[in-house]
Amino acid sequence: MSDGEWGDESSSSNNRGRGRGGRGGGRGRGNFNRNNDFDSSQGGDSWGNDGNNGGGGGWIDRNDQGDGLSRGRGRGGGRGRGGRSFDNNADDGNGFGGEGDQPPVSDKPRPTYIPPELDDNDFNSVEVGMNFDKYQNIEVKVSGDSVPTHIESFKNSGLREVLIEKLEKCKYTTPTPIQKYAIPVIINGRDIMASAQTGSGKTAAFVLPIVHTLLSKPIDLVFERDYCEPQCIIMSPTRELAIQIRDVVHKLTIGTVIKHSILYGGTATGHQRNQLANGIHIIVATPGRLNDFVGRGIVSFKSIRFFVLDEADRMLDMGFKPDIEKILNHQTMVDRHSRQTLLFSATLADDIQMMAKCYLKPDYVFIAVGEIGGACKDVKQEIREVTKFEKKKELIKVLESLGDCTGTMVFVEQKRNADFIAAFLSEKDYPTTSIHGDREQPEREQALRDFKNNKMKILVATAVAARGLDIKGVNCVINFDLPSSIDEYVHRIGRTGRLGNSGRAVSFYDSSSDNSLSSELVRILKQADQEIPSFLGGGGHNGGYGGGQSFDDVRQHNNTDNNISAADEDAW
Ligand SMILES: Nc1ncnc2c1ncn2[C@@H]1O[C@H](COP(=O)(O)OP(=O)(O)OP(=O)(O)O)[C@@H](O)[C@H]1O
Repeated sequence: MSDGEWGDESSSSNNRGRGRGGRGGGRGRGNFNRNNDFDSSQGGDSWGNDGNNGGGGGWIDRNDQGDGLSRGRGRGGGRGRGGRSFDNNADDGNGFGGEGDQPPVSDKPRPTYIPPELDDNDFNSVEVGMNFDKYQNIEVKVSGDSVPTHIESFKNSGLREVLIEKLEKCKYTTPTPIQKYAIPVIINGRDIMASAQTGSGKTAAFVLPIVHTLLSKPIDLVFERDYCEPQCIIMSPTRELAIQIRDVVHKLTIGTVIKHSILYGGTATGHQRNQLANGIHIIVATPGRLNDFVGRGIVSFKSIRFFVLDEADRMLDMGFKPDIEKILNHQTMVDRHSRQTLLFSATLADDIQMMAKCYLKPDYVFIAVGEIGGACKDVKQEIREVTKFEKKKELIKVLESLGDCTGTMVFVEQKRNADFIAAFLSEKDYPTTSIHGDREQPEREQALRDFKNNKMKILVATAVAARGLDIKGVNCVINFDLPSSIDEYVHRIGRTGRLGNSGRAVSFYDSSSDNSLSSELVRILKQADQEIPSFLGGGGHNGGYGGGQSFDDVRQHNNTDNNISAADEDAW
């Protein structure tokens, strides 16, 4: 097959490949060792976590098909094309294997995992709960010049008919507040910084108007063999959230000309690369894997029309910031005036807003649904004072009190503790699985599937599952360990009580280690009208916003320190 044929594969009138002769020259990076699993504050995607950690979960999923799935389908051997020796299996640790002349620098096997095919008929998601109607009463603050008017219904939203049909299939009858405000803003070409509570439909709030725009104002796709110019990039801090966002994109684009793909670590790069071969409009990605594809010259940002940071505050914290800067400062990235930049999260502290605004056009629209960084009021929060020695006993007590513990997430801080607690619960005959960064990617995905379909009633997780995951039927979140940041607490407990459903969160507070969180916990409990235990010493707390939290758009603050010079801004 010639290069030109590769480029011409598209049959869509919209998708015109520009076949080009082979690009010679190797840009193999032989020494690209990345560490990480999204499990802590470290940023980056993982090229190197597979292969040596299997022991972590063997006891948990005795019937786990994860390994079988992945190893059985691994594709061996390289496929030399156009003078480049791409190894389909080449992945973590060694980058792509380059031209085959670079010896491996790691003993770790490269991931061969090819994720399962997408199911076109899976429109199953969290159903609207009885408190959904109360969403309409949540205060929404919008700032920015000439903000487009919000919509009241999907029917009158101006979204294309094909999308309205998809929404019906998804059983989305009424837009959530963030959707009412964000959809017209994005359709009208504006940038957005938006905060809305966990489980309130932020994903569709950006995916719908993006797909609408790509369909309404089509621009030819640019691609060729091993080269792709996506028109939209959606960034996620974790692989599982990336998969979930891709699933939403898939649901809303089935049968249209819009093509999407996903790039995330722990999977075979060859498979992902092949998916880009016919041109792609939307790439959902974790930062490390995207940067590696960009570094290889496979993905370029010349045609970017939308750049989205989901969980924007997480993407801009110390862990991921360098990766995001690398993307936004990349030589091929269009300037911010030539793209729409969309930032979403449930938590957007002032300092993050200050940093984030440099990425946006100065006239971006700021939307805050409810209190920024506030916990969802549909989650009944309980804080119990428990020493670390009593935690296991207390965990069993909580599970016993639940009766049926189906749909329980238990959060811990340490990866090894996740295995330890999952083993402990399994021994007590609670069907339990775990997800954390030391598990191989197929195991992680299998663990989530087992939890979603109730094969496993309990999921023990580290921070890797704290943000964004939308799992039907999560009834209770237990913080076996409290996280070190209050925003992380808000995200964790937001895995339950989604979309107007009631949820419950029980957190173990160990006064010897969790003191630093006490005043923030009091603030969050007060904001959500929850009972404040006396050991938190919160009686006299005024509940005011501290810790970098804000009710407002930072542009409205009078503090001159907040003013970033035009020169600084242009640096982005
Ligand atoms: N208008 C709607 N009507 C009914 N269901 C909806 C609507 N919008 C979104 N949903 C569903 O609501 C659930 C939560 O949506 P989503 O995961 O986008 O929330 P989120 O605000 O991004 O949460 P988080 O802050 O935890 O990431 C999903 O199951 C989604 O399918």
